[in-house]
Amino acid sequence: MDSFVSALHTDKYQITMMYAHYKNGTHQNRRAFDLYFRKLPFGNGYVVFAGLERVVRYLENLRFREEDLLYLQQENAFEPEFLDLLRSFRFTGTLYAMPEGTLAFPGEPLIRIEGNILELQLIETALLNFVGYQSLIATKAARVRHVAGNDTLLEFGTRRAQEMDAAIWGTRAAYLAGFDATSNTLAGQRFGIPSRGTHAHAWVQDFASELEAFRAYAAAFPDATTLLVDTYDTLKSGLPHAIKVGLELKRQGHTLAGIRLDSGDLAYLSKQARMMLDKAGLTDTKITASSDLDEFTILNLKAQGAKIDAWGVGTKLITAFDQPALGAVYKMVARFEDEEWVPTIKISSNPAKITTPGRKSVYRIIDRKSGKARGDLITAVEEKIDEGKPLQLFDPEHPYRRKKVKNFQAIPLLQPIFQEGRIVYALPSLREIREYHQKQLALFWEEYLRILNPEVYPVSLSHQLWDTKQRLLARIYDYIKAEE
Ligand SMILES: Nc1ncnc2c1ncn2[C@@H]1O[C@H](COP(=O)(O)OP(=O)(O)OP(=O)(O)O)[C@@H](O)[C@H]1O
Ligand SMILES: O=P(O)(O)OC[C@H]1O[C@H](OP(=O)(O)OP(=O)(O)O)[C@H](O)[C@@H]1O
Ligand SMILES: O=C(O)c1cccnc1
Repeated sequence: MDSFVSALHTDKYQITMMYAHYKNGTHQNRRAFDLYFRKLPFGNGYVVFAGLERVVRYLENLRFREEDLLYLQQENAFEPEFLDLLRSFRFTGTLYAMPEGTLAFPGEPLIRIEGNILELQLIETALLNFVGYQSLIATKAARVRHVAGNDTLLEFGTRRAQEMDAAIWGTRAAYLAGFDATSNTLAGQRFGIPSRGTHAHAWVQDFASELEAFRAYAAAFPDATTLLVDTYDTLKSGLPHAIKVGLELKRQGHTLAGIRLDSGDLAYLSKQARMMLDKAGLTDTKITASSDLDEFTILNLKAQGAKIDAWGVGTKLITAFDQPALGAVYKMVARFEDEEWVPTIKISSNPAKITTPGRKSVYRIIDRKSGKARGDLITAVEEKIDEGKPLQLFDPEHPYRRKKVKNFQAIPLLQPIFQEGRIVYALPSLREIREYHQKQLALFWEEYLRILNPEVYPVSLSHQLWDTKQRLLARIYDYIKAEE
């Protein structure tokens, strides 16, 4: 698979910071960063983490080629020794991540990464780029799946996507979060996603009559034809012609696979279409709908009793139409000094933007009786959870809101992916990721999963982390006061 990503796929300030670190003699300093998001998109109750495979391939292949170095040399007055350093650049860091398909929540590290600052600065932009987009599309797709129940979901967005990479990786994200197939054949080839499709209006327009067009298509694919019935008049022309061809196929021992509705009142038309098809004995012919669909229109159409078996969803999925960015961030959380990790904090006037210091683990606390998640707990890496003792969870924004959990299992969410540059993780297949995602969903009560006004899932900080955060905050405020 072509997964090369240029080392120059970054922001210029990463390169200039790398140079300044080199000049300062600090480029080998060991640091830790967290990648996380602060706010849930689409008013959803969770995010579906995606993008890890792309991150892994990128880090494995990360090199500066001679033309990259030449470009940097032409653009900047960098010392040749710095360019030599880049020439031998390899990713040598340690990376932990949630598996793709994991349900994630604000403030939780999706990725924790440790390594020298030179490498960690370079990769920030690409990691945010991959994870932000793919997680956003996976989350949107999960919302569509939630309302579609067991109906077939087809990803149709490539023509409206923000260019090729977005189409390909967005399709993969949609598939891992529950779509059944895609119209994009390149994504089909690269990722083994089933590819599916119908035909366009142009096919019908190309013939002297709609009937002739339908017959010709059915002749080419007698067992896999879905006829688009709205080119001229859905009920007066498209359906009668489709039924005629369907009956001809039936006489030849084949089945008309489906019809597709692409305009008009999809509820009314699908009910009429179902009646007409059934009356003709074409009960196995499925109805596909497309036309600016998203989770809200699908939910509404189902509430209207629409007889639609498969939904083609394009623009609004692949462009994350109602929220085009996840707003993920990548923040330094610890410095390695005098043989130990020292937590670091970033202050903001907006309390939500104050970082949580230190290297962290994330646990999903599962109630052993119900098998459902009670909440997540973020701890310092060195903390151990004793499942034999009651665990106190509290809301870090409202610490007085607390609950005690007993008889639980604590599942660590961050898995080792790279150890000092060496990959230690067997990337799961896309099918395994899909299955894992479904199992993740099954851990949550429906209140957290509904698409409108879901309950806020509790994410707690350990006492140790909370104390560290308060201590660092106090220290910084004292320092600022002393400077005044
Ligand atoms: N019964 C329905 N209830 C709610 N929304 C519907 C219903 N039927 C269709 N829609 C949605 O309404 C919108 C209709 O879009 P619009 O009127 O622009 O075009 P259209 O009917 O698809 O025709 P064309 O594509 O030719 O412009 C689409 O988003 C479609 O999904
Ligand atoms: O509406 P979306 O969710 O993006 O789904 C994909 C759309 O792409 C095709 O339209 P086409 O490019 O033929 O244009 P159209 O809007 O005129 O149907 C298809 O007929 C769908 O309408
Ligand atoms: O196969 C289809 O029907 C299709 C594919 C892409 C976009 N719209 C429709």
